[in-house]
Amino acid sequence: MSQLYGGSRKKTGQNVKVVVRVRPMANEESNSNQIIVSCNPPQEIQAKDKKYTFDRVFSANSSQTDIYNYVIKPMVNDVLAGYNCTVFAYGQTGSGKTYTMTGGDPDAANNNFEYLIDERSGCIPRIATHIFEQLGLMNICGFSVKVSFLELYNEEVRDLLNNDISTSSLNLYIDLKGSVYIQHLNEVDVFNSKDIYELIRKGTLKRRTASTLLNNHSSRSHSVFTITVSTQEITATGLEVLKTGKINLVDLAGSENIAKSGAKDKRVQEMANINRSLLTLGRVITLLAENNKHIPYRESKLTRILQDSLGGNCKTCIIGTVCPALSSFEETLNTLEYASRARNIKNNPVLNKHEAKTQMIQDLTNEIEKLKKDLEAERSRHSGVYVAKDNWDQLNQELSMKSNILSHKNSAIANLTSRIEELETVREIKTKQHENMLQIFQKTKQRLKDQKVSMLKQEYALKYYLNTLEENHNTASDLVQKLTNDRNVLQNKLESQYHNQHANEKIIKHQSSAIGNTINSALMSVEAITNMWQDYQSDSKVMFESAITKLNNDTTDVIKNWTTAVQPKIHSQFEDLVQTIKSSTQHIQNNIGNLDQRGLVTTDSENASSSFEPISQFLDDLSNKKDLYSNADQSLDVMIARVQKSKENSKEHLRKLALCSDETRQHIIDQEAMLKFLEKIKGFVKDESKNTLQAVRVKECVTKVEKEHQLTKDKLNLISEICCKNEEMLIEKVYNEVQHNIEKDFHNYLTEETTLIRNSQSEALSSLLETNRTLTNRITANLSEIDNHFRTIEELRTGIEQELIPVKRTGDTPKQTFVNFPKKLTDVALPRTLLLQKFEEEHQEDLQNVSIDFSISEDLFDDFGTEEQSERLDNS
Ligand SMILES: Nc1ncnc2c1ncn2[C@@H]1O[C@H](COP(=O)(O)OP(=O)(O)OP(=O)(O)O)[C@@H](O)[C@H]1O
Repeated sequence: MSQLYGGSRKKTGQNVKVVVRVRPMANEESNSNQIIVSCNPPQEIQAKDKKYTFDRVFSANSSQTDIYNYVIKPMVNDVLAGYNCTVFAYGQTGSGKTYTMTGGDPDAANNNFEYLIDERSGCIPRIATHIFEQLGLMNICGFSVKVSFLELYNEEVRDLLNNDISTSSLNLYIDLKGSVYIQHLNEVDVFNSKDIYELIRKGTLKRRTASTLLNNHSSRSHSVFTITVSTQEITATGLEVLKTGKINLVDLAGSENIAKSGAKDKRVQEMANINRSLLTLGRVITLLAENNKHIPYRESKLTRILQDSLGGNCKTCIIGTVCPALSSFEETLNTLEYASRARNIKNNPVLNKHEAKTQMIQDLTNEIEKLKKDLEAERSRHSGVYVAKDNWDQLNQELSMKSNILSHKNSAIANLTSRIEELETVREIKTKQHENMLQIFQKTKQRLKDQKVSMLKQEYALKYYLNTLEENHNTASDLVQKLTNDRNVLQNKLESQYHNQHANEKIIKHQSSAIGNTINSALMSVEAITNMWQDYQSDSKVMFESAITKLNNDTTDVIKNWTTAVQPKIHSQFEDLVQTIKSSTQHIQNNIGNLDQRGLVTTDSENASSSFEPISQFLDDLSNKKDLYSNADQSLDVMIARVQKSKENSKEHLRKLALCSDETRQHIIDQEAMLKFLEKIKGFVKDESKNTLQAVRVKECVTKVEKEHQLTKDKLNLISEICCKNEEMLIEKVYNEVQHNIEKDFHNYLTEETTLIRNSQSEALSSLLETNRTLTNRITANLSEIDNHFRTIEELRTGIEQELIPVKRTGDTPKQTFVNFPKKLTDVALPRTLLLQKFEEEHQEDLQNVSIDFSISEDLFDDFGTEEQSERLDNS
């Protein structure tokens, strides 16, 4: 039953990574040996019946790439991050340690072995390639890569990169931080992977080898190949960060026992030393695994060199190499035991990261100053300090080394100070230029701000106009689409019409000559009628002119006749009438005078009588001035006015006469009463003196009175009658009569004359009518002829219409639509000035807050480092 060694990890921190690699059987082994090691990947390995578990096991079939990818590749990132890492190969001679670490053939250093392309390349050349690849990808300001290569042979440290072969052993020291420091060890700056390959070759050549019985090319020394990588980067906050990481690639000497190796004399000493360091290493590992407080690092130089890597601040990996052959079983078992114990070692990796170079220098300077002061204090306190000679030498060595470092640092500081001064001068120049730049920058910024405002306005206007344009464009597109459709419809229609029209034109052309003839004859008829009308018009003119002339003559005769014959006749009639009125008035006057003589009229009667005087006067005047009224019209008007006046006067007289009449009536009443009295007397007389003379006289007297009374009565009645019919009888009657007579005369006269004129006119009209009738007959005849022509034309037209091809309806003609499409942009859009004004009003606050956001790169300032450039800047 196999036994399981190794076990689980218990402690905190980071465990040392342990892997085991089995090499293939060598030719000489395969004949007589049997394989006793088998792998159960990924973690188990079995040597005969013993099983071990590691972080990873690699069988004989595993490639160099497999080892590299698992063990080394992750460490490259750690190194670049600032960690110290160590990989060491441990195993018996010939188990493949050098093959794993360096790779290829042991003769590689002498031939053209190419690390870059050969699959046999080991971890060291591969890591060299990988580190430079990664550095190329990193975002860093700068880096440096240094390589050192040493061997530990017979407890002596030798520099494999030192050209002097006779160089004595290098001393080991521990620096202030407690790390091992190897005096005078070359650290060569390398700049690419090929530089490292070159150093591998160089170191390998120098490495001492001695043949043993077990391995012709067996290396009898331990070798340590160290790559140190420093990177410098600026963090996002502008801090300068320095990181330094290194990787130690350790190829240990073979771990076989002396007896088995067959070493003699000097070789025995070699083996003893080799084994002492390996034994110490074993003990250190065991004690570390057991978490012992005292670890004997100082017992061998190997453990002193690897102190950091074992339980220190490194990330460590151990590759145990084993032979699979039965003959190596014991060594294989030892290696596996050794490796298994190492799995329990815990390290505490520390990041080597410094924030600034200057800070580092300052720290070191402070530390030195402190130490100096401590030393002086110690010296002044005691007369002397007892120190063991070895320690004293070592202290002196360390002191001189530190002095050297200090002097180096001081010279570096001096250099830096002068450099700072130079830089200060440059900085001052640049500050001035920077100030100038800032002024220009401020002006430029202001200009840019103005430009930006202007641009914002332009952008606004542009957007606005673009929108307007787009709207117009859309409207136009719709219109174009609509118009295209309409145009197609109309075009179809037009084409159809064109065809029909073409056919119809043929028909019309054919018929047009017949219609032309007919129209010509109709036109001739119309011409004849026109001529006839012209003749008729000239004839009629002559006739009417002669008729009018005759009428004028006749009228002149009538007027002449009126003035000479009729008017005097009317005047005489009028005179008669006036005379009648006058005599009538006289008669009334006489009657009134009679009444007055008999005392029947009061004094008012006189007034009444005299009131007739104006009438008489007037009538006299009228009679006297009758010649003055030769002009009938005027005379009549004047006369009417005077008669009106007279009428008014008569009215007044009549009113007065009416007053007289009342008194006269009273007088009549009195006479009636007297008459009745007389009747009574008459009766009395009749009775008493019928036959007497007195009675006869009285009777005669009564009769006379009665007659007198009757006469008065009649006259009064006449007066009364005259008074009653005053208006009509006295004025209007007279006037109306005169007027009536005049009108009557004039009417008669006109009737006669008109009859004469009418007779003469009717003759002329009859002749005109006759001519007219003749003409009408002829015109009627012509019209009927024209009518016939038109009928013919109509018939022809109907014929054409029937023959004509009707225009077919080919769809609705598109309706006319009015689209308010602007011809110019300015018709629909705001003027630019108004638009910008609007924008300023709306975005007043935004425009005030316009900011220019840009920064000037420092490169620009670098460009203006010289005066010439500064001038260029000023000019610009
Ligand atoms: N994995 C491997 N594949 C092929 N060949 C190998 C492998 N490991 C070792 N060898 C070969 O075995 C031989 C011995 O290997 P190597 O010299 O590397 O052993 P070593 O452990 O370094 O010995 P020493 O302790 O004496 O230096 C070499 O010829 C080497 O090429």
